[in-house]
Amino acid sequence: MVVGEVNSGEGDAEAQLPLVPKGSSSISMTCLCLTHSITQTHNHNHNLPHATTTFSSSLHNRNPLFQLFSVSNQFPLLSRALFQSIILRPRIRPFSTNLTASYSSSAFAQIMANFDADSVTYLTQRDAAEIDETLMGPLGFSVDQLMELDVLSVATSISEVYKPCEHSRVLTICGPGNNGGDGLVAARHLHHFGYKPFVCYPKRTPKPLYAGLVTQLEALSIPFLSVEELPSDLSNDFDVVIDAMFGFSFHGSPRPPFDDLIQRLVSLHNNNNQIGQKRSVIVSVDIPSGWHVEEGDVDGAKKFCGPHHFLGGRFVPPAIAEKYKLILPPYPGTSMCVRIGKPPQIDISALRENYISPEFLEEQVEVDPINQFHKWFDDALAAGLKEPNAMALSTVGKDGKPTAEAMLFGKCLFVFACYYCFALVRVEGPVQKVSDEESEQYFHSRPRGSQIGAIVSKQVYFCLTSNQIVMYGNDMSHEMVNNSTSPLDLDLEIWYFSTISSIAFFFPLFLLCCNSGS
Ligand SMILES: NC(=O)C1=CN([C@@H]2O[C@H](COP(=O)(O)OP(=O)(O)OC[C@H]3O[C@@H](n4cnc5c(N)ncnc54)[C@H](OP(=O)(O)O)[C@@H]3O)[C@@H](O)[C@H]2O)[C@@H](O)CC1
Repeated sequence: MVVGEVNSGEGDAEAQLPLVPKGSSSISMTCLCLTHSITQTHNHNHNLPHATTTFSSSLHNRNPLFQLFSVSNQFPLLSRALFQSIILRPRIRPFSTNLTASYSSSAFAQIMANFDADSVTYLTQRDAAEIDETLMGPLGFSVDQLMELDVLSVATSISEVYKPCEHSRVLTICGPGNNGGDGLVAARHLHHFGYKPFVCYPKRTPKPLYAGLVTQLEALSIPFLSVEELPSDLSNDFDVVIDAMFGFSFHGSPRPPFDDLIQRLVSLHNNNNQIGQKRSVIVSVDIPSGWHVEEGDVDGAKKFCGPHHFLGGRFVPPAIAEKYKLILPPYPGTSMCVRIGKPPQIDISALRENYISPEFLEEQVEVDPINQFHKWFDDALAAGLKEPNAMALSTVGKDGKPTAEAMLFGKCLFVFACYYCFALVRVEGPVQKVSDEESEQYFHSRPRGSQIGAIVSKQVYFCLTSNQIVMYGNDMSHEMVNNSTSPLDLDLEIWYFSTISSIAFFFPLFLLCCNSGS
């Protein structure tokens, strides 16, 4: 199972493919994953620069299907002949941060180090079909079982990348075959993960497996929408569109109503490329619908690059791995799938959280600050915050240098333990102000609310009341309407480390308890 994001291919003859290795020294993927459950998410702004291959296609951006995936191509089942020369500079990373103790990072590093980037070969469609037969024959698997296993990986990888709080509305477009069945299962899992799925399933299959999947969704009150009920611009109504129309059995040109549906995905992609337009992501299960499984988008350029690409198939039995000489990836912890390639680079300056909190007025403040603390702590617990007992302990040494450590507190704030399990990095060194231009640039890159917030929060030190703060904020927003405010006029400063005199990485493993005052 793979989730991949794709990026602009610009019609060149290059493909970037994290794929199935064969042989003694290559990247570890399973053919099974490729055959059954490659999921690809499209977010056209990102690159996956570490997985490249040459693909002997001189074809260019001619066909509408390519428009949909003009940003990439991805091939779950690759003919060895076509993809002999794949160069993978793989960095398979665990997609989950939930590394358990049972997972050895040194073993992972060892496996990664063993990759020979230049000699990756791949399974043929025939190999993959053979594996299917073995799984569902002598090895005793059933289609619905494989579907459940694969699609759990699809759903978990979607939820890893696109959190339900920001991408709740999910449209699953299901085709008539097993790929469509994957879509039905995905909708069910995503419902349980907190998403609001909608399903478009225009060509229903009467087989009991599919009828059962539909009944399960109906029992969860998941709406089924006809093609006619879908808006022409899907981006207004859906944050994620799961393309589960066709997988490896697609052939020829898409027939109605799927031709129209594929065109809507094309439009969605084109909208996504327009600046200022709301973006919806497309997630393809196995392959983008309309692609031939070995040839890809037959009239399109061959390029895959994107940061979200996951591989599933953790259930592959050793007999299969041995027979096909698969080097399976080190799956982290209990994860059913693993990220292939490097995650997207994040523009740190664009990270922002909209801090909307309940009102906090003077008259509501507890007289005893400890009680106030407990009240907030209870709220944090009730809100399900992760490790609300995390704290920073700052101390100043005899040399006057301050330090801060991340810790957990125990029964009360004054009993704390230094066994906080996340790494902590401490940087020391002289600081300097950034240039006026950089200051201006950064300040104006922030949303208006953040600009006002930065100015207002400076004033808080002068002990304004909450009403005064709000009024001040309003005044500021009027003042800043023409966007001419300069951070320099407001005495806001941005500093950077001119040199780093020391950098310390902490990974505390010991327990330290201190009592108040000691
Ligand atoms: N195999 C397994 O064990 C498992 C497979 N899994 C999943 O299943 C996927 C493969 O499933 P699949 O073989 O059912 O094929 P799939 O791609 O869904 O489409 C077949 C349907 O599409 C139709 N169709 C074809 N071309 C068309 C066109 N141009 N225009 C319109 N229709 C067209 C075709 O109709 P026909 O041409 O036969 O009339 C048929 O009805 C695989 O990629 C993976 O996602 C997992 O669930 C795990 C278990």
